[in-house]
Amino acid sequence: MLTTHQLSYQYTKGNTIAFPDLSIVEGEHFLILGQSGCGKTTLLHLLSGLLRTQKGAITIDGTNLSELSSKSLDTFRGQYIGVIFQKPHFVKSLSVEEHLLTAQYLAQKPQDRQKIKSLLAPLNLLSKKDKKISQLSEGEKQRVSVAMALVNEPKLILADEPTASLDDYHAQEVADMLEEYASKANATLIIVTHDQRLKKQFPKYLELS
Ligand SMILES: Nc1ncnc2c1ncn2[C@@H]1O[C@H](COP(=O)(O)OP(=O)(O)OP(=O)(O)O)[C@@H](O)[C@H]1O
Repeated sequence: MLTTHQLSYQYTKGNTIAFPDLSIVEGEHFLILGQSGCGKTTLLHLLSGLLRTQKGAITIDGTNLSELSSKSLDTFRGQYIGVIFQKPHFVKSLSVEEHLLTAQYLAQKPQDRQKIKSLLAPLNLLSKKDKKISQLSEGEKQRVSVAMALVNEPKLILADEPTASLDDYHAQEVADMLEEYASKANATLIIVTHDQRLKKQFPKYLELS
């Protein structure tokens, strides 16, 4: 489903960050662990095409990301990939539901309020549906970003520290929700994190150094 080959990245004036080769099969749930600064977010941004590949190759479902134009890459991401960002971007004046409706609209999917409700309920956010983002706690915002990533039913979910800002209870809830969604949809799930709590739940993992 997803493979990388000799992938590395260098920010302007930065050191080259080299990544081990990945080979992740469809439907797999995979954890990539590593300390702060080792390159987890960089890897996730490369895998989602938000950063262009400089060296090496990333293939997702037979598509080599380097061969796509920027526009095709955006379309590819919209159709196949749900990204949960470490620092989600929201429009403070929009409600939770409006964010999800916008995500559906941008992916050219039907705006489906029922689907939104069914996503928000297990994330404990149904009562916050009409609240503006500025009225939510950090943990609630994190869970909204999970809902935004899942609302278009991606076949590949890439999550950057989805549990880092959450207490044990909510971290478990978000991890369970991601696994449950991925299992039901036979989606591939890749989580990058420094959160060692997740290790016990994900037998397949790789530690970056
Ligand atoms: N835009 C940038 N320009 C220059 N260097 C950067 C940039 N973004 C990240 N870096 C550097 O690249 C390295 C990897 O950063 P990255 O954010 O991928 O690490 P990380 O493992 O996700 O860290 P954290 O767990 O703290 O979020 C770090 O040394 C960081 O300082």
